[in-house]
Amino acid sequence: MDYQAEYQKKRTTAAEAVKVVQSGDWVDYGWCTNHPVALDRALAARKDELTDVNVRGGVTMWMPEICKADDAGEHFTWNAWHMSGVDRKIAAKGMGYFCPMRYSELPRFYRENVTVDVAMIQVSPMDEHGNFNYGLAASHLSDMLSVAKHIIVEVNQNMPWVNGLTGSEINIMDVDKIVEGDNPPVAELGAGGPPSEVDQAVAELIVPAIPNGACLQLGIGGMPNAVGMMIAQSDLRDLGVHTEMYVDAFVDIARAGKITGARKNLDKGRQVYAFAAGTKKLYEYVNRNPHVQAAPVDYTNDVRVLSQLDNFISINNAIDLDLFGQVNAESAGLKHISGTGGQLDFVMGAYLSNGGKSFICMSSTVAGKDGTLKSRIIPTLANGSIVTDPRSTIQYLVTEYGMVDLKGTATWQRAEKIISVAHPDFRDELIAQAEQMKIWKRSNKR
Ligand SMILES: CC(=O)SCCNC(=O)CCNC(=O)[C@H](O)C(C)(C)COP(=O)(O)OP(=O)(O)OC[C@H]1O[C@@H](n2cnc3c(N)ncnc32)[C@H](O)[C@@H]1OP(=O)(O)O
Ligand SMILES: CCCC(=O)O
Repeated sequence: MDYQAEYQKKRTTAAEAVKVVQSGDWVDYGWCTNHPVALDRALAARKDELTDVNVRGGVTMWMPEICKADDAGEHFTWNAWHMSGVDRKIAAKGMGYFCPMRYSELPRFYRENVTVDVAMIQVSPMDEHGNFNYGLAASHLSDMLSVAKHIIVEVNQNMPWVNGLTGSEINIMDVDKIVEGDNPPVAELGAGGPPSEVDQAVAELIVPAIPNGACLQLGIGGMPNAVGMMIAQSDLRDLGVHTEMYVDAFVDIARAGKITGARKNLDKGRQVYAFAAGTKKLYEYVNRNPHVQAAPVDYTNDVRVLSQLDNFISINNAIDLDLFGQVNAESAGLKHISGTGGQLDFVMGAYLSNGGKSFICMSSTVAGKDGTLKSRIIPTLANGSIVTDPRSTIQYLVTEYGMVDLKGTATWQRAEKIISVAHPDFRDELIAQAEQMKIWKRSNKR
């Protein structure tokens, strides 16, 4: 096969390529750093010819052009598998919606449940075998493309080329059109600055509970990344990585010489992840790095896989938590913030692993819009808040005031443990509420 001849045959402009989109179509932008740029711009330029076009994406790193016009929502609907700050802005505009999912199930949704009329994603340049690498995400992209009626790839020379266990590239023979974009820098997700005092206090509780040889997962958000940075400065050694999202902290831990992957029961020596987002440091590190492997999310997040990895350590963040131990990591009442993502799978998977532990960590308080402090530990979740992890699944809860293991506890015991790590200013009120809820015993704290 003469791949170069095939390339020239399929190469076209963004404006030509997006002509395939019709009113009523479902269009997929892929995920996170794979969202198209030139193709998005060209699709936005066709706005007035189109109505009822549904576009799917998620963990959106920049405002899509199709969402910018004042009347954009009359032409396009944005559907996010996981919401970032940008997705929240699109939702606030009235044209964006969240699609609930356990991220591990997403490839199957494509195989069984959803229609893809047109898929358009950024990829790295074609190699000598005719393959375009998905770059920073294996995730669900192979399954998404396998059902797409029409596939357009947008080549970006800045997209890293990442080794994959499987599901990390598409061959030119399966592509309909190729567009060479303007090669924008790959969007960066800031690492969130140095750890705060609260982050440090939380990390000081978690890090000693991690054994040498542990296999790590760090969740999305500032605090897990900060804990990861503290792991990089710890005495831990021989660590492994099996995670959904690869973030800057893993690069710090690896560069500190702490990751060998030698004790991993699966994919020994390899750092395995579903998608990556971080800074240039991360993008340079993963590029053609044989120690790093992208893999489909129905592998990375599958509890059956996690259960085979000994000493699996999962560290995730939450919005708030109630006295029953229900974890909300995705909304503030009716305001949708992020998504379940992989959190529930990792909480359950870590518990199934020999020696595994799952940590839900959060600051004990958060400042409201008016600056007043409110407790993240609350009697019951707010009306409309989502239960990301049912109370039956949570293991360790960590705030800057302590770490408690909630497994095996009666309602009164867990209320006592949960309140013991709440901010001291809120404990009396929480106890009063627990009494009213009939989950407090005299033998507790007063
Ligand atoms: C990635 C893996 O490997 S899989 C497992 C990990 N996946 C998950 O844990 C999924 C769910 N978790 C998450 O999405 C994140 O960890 C979060 C949302 C809980 C925290 O992420 P962060 O980026 O640190 O959150 P941050 O503090 O910036 O807050 C995000 C938004 O929520 C709002 N928020 C946070 N806490 C609260 C609260 N208690 N009440 C009201 N709003 C809140 C913030 O104001 C902010 O809103 P805005 O940007 O629209 O103003
Ligand atoms: C899906 C994005 C990251 C997460 O699991 O929360």
